Amino acid sequence: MWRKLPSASKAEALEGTMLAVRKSAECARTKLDWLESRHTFSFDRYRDPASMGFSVLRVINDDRISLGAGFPTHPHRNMEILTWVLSGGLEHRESSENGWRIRPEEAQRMTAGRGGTHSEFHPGRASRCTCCKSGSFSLTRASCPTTSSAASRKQNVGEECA
Ligand SMILES: O=C(Oc1cc(O)cc(O)c1C(=O)O)c1ccc(O)c(O)c1
Repeated sequence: MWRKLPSASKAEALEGTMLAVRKSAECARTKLDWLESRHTFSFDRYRDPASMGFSVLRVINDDRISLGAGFPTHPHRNMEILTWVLSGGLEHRESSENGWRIRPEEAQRMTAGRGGTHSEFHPGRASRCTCCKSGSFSLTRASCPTTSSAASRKQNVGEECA
């Protein structure tokens, strides 16, 4: 489904908008046997027409994922997705057959572009994975899907998820 993208002038018009702090514990919650998630904006079964995002930003979720569990393969298009793993780890696999682990204190940026699928699972051996997820509408449409990641700490080669 195509959605109308906010134009640059609309984004500029948001300058001076009042920002509200929404702490995770105060946000809507999804509790499943494998997932506990807090949603800043409407997500999945949580629907609040007054909270559908901010400018191009559509998703901010705070996820806690059980060992061996995760999000099965699903599609995205024209979205920019950021995953910031705080503890545990996530195994990210794409339709292009690329796949890698996002380790604690590592962030991943995915441009879904003209479309693709991905899955994300917590393969760790210790406790749950905690991560912060954000999704925003791309300002350019149908670009090439690309993914990259950045670590905020030095990592050892071959280091495993906790
Ligand atoms: O990023 C989006 O959804 C997700 C939210 C999560 O808490 C965990 C995830 O693994 C995902 C995901 O991988 O998709 C997202 C982004 C944009 C959009 O329109 C969505 O419906 C979901």
